[in-house]
Formats: sequence, C-alpha cells, structure tokens
Amino acid sequence: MIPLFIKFGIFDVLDILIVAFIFYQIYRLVKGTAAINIFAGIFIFYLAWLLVRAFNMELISSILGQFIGMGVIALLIVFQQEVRRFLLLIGSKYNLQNIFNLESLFAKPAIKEDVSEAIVQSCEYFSMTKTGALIVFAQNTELFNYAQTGVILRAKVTADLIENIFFKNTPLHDGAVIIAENKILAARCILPVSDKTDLPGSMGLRHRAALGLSAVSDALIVVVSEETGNITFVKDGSYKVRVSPEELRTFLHKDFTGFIVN
Ligand SMILES: Nc1ncnc2c1ncn2[C@@H]1O[C@H](COP(=O)(O)OP(=O)(O)OP(=O)(O)O)[C@@H](O)[C@H]1O
Repeated sequence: MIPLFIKFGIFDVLDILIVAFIFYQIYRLVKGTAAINIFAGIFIFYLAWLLVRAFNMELISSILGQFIGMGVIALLIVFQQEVRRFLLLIGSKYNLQNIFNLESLFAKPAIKEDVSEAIVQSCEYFSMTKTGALIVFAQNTELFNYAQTGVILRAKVTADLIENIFFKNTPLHDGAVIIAENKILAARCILPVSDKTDLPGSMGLRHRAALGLSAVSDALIVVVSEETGNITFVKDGSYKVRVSPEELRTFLHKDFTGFIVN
C-alpha cells in the first residue's frame, strides 16, 4: 500500500485558491497589453536558463543565473505600471470599508429612475446627432481624484444639462462627465487611458479612457462615438458595442442580461 505522506488541509486549499485568484487578476490586467509579450520573453529566458543548466553549460548558465537572481526586482521595474494598477484594483474593489459595510454589500448605490432616463434620452440624442460623449457612473470605488481633474459641478442630472455639456465646442464638452450619488459630480474629467493592444482600430482615446478607468474601478461607463454614433457600455474592463437605448436602460439598472463581452 502506498503510504499517505502528503498532508493536504483546508489551508492548502485556501493557499491554492488565493494564488489562483492573484494570477487571474494579473492575467486580466495584462491580457491584450504589451505586458503579455514581456511575460512570453521572460518565460523563454527562463526556459533557456533551465536548458543550459541541464546541459551543464557552466559559463552561460552562471551569466543567465545572475539575471534570474535579480528576478523579483527586475519584474517590479519592468511591470511598474501593472503592479500599480493591480494594487489600485485590489485597494478599490476589495477595500475593507466595502467588505465590512453591510449596506454596500446588499445595496450598491442604485441609479435613480429619473437619472437613468435622462442619460438614456441624452445618449439617444448623441447617437442620432453623432455627438461624442463619455459618461461615468461611480459605484463603490471613490472617483474624486478623477473628478478633480475637471470642473466640479454637483448638479442635478437632467437630459438638457448633459446635452449642453457635450455640445460641440462648449467649454465642458471635452473629457468625461462623472455621476456620483445621482448627481453630476464633475465634467471635463481626464481618465486613465488603457494601453491594450488588441482593441479595434475604431476605438480611439475616448473608448480607451473608458476602458482605462474600468480596469481600475467598478464604475459603469457609457461612451457615444462621435464617428459612428454607436453607444458602447463598459464595465469591469469589458465592453459591449452598439448598445440600444433599451439595453442601456437595463444595464444602468444593473441588469446585465445580454451583456456579452465583445
Ligand atoms: N484621457 C481622457 N480622459 C477623458 N476623455 C478623453 C481622454 N482622452 C480623450 N478623451 C476624449 O476623447 C476625445 C477624442 O476622442 P477620439 O476621437 O480619439 O476617440 P474615439 O474613441 O475614436 O471616439 P470617437 O468614436 O468619438 O471618435 C477627446 O476630444 C476627449 O474629449
């Protein structure tokens, strides 16, 4: 009989689950970015090192070994941006305040009916008139830092005001509008731009800004393309293009049935 020499307890399961979760989050962050090629480069480098060691090629193996020895520091330098994004994601999505705040667990800030109607109406208008728009709905992640890059308004959400803000050539039309707690918190805000390399060519800076913010927050984001008039809905780093006003309405009410990731 084979003796049972491996002890496998609940903490080992937990250990594996945590590592799997961390790797999955890292994969989500680097998927489609230049970082994935860097990972491939590192993997090839590591394989080469294993090979030369297996063939006892002392000189080359000791040179490659020097680089491997500095591995963690080198990784931190090369993936500075990704590490930053990863910590931001963990800190904002899973922060202690949210975990222990029962209210936020059971009732995430709901978007009021009149607010969603105003946004759906404006987006329909923007879509028809091919007016570019970028509208962010803050959820649990605090977006005040981004709001501060623009003009703080704290105004009531109405279709007229939203349409005025994005009206071409007006002072506030550039950048994003951030809606928090059912108020227009700010307009003309600058968002972080995604550096994903696998996006369709039609997605310029406006769409990249939506994806960039979505990668580091739980915000719901609506983009209307100035070029095509298409409405795109973005959440959790994923997007759906050519969203109809009806779909937009359901998504804003957090019913994501039909949110098929493109
Ligand atoms: N970092 C940013 N944060 C917020 N808004 C941005 C940012 N970068 C660009 N924008 C907005 O996007 C506009 C430029 O859009 P661009 O044409 O490059 O994007 P697009 O995704 O192709 O959209 P469209 O389909 O509307 O042309 C800018 O005028 C500005 O309003």
